[in-house]
Amino acid sequence: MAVAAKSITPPDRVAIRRALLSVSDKTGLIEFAQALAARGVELVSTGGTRKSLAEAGLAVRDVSELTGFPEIMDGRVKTLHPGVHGALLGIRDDAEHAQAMETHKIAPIDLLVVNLYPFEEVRQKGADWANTVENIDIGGPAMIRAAAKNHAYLACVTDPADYASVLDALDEGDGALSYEFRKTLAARAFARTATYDAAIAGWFADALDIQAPARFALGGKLASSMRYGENPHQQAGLYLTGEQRPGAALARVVQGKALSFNNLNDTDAAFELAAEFDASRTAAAIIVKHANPCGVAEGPDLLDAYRKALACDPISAFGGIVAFNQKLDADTARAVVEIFTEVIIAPEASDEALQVIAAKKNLRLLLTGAMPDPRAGGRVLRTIAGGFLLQNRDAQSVDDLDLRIVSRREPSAQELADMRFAFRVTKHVKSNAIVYAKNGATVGIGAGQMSRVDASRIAAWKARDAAEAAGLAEPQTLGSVVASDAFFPFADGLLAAAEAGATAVIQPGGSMRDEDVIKAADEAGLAMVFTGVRHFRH
Ligand SMILES: NC(=O)c1ncn([C@@H]2O[C@H](COP(=O)(O)O)[C@@H](O)[C@H]2O)c1NC=O
Repeated sequence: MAVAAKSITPPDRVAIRRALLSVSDKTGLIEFAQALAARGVELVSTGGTRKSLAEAGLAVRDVSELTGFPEIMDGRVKTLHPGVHGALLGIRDDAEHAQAMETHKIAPIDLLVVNLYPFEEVRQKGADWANTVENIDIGGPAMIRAAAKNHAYLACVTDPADYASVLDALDEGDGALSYEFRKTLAARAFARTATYDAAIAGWFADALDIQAPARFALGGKLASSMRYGENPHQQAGLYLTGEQRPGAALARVVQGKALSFNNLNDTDAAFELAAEFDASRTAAAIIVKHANPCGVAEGPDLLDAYRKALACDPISAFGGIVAFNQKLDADTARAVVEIFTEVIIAPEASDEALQVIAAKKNLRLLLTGAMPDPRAGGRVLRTIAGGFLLQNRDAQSVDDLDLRIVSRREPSAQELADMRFAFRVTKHVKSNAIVYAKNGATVGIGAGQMSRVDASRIAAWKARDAAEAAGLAEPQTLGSVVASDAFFPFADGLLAAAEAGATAVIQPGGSMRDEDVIKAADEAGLAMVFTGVRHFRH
């Protein structure tokens, strides 16, 4: 049953006379407390915070004076006391509450300043179980929730980044904080405890390998606001979850215009595909447009890979996002800046490459310091109306699959290498996805089609166009291999590939009509392998 509210009239202005400060992150604490003291605010504080303030010469009372109880159990219990919570939760203009405060000698607190034990940082560092658990703050969130609930009468600050605006508001209000401001701080406070608890719940779910938790919370901290979202009439921001996966969100932005929503989305798609190529074995270049690759290649070095990737679809590559899996060198950087490119992302860049790119002021360069592990787990989430879909990351690599040859003809070593390459790329192309590849480069990509046979035709058509533009006598699909992200339901898609000149096919298999498709492959003289694994991407 819901509890009933008392009728209260929140004062528009609350004069700030007493503040309780209890912070783990002591950034800006002394300056803030000095500024409060200078405005006549009485300071009350917990153990470590009090010590810092006293050492800075500030007059500060210990919270135990409010509770009449010492801090016990290594700080597990220091503010969990009616002397504190009554001061935070009491409805000032309610007779009963006022009476209770007087009876129990509870002095009101007007401003709560709390930031929490650094659970998120400790989790990121991978501390052991006991230390991670010990960094779950209990008293802090309890106080924040109490003060934020009672925003009608007090203000609650949970982030050192807000200290300056609190002081400004105090000055504007002549020592008082407005109701509107207190409400804004309360909203921030509950968002803080919610993201904190989301991190704790996430840690438990990961540690216990809970696959489909009964409840799932995702927390994020705003890292940057964008001018707009996917379209100019949408608002957007980038939020960091704490996941330490190298990539677009955590990269160092070396230079260039501010990243847009679409830039970040496309850069993520490009870099995740780049990570599929083991940097110790091969150099890879990826060009992405609208979250789909329009050219992918591997080679002995990045320049070779980039040139081959660009040749796949030079028209679409205009204004694209380029990702590399190795340190960017100057020659490759020179080749990239020859055409209009929105973003380059790479693990590192040489000094000379940085100079080359610096000449293009608007071009964004993102350096990640490392490549993400394509086999690492983790969850991916997509919202739908009324809910969200949660699943494990597609961490399957073609290198780990037992490829089954199902055709009469066995693929050659070159065909097999290209098939692996093409299937690797297909994983990162929107379904229905068809990828033609030859000599470690895509030569035709059909993405996001509603029918597989159309994806096959579009890929072949694009390859013909690219050949014509390059003045080649015949399209690169001749003698290529073709990969499909899911099985061919009918022989038609496969026959379209054979018509385009593909000599070998890699696909998951598993269709009711596999026999018909294998027969068609044999009749067309194609080599075909089944992966047993599908890579839908929507
Ligand atoms: N247990 C409690 O009663 C309690 N009350 C406040 N804290 C936290 O203790 C920290 C500050 O401690 P100190 O002032 O001793 O450095 C803050 O992060 C605050 O959120 C507590 N610690 C953990 O739960």
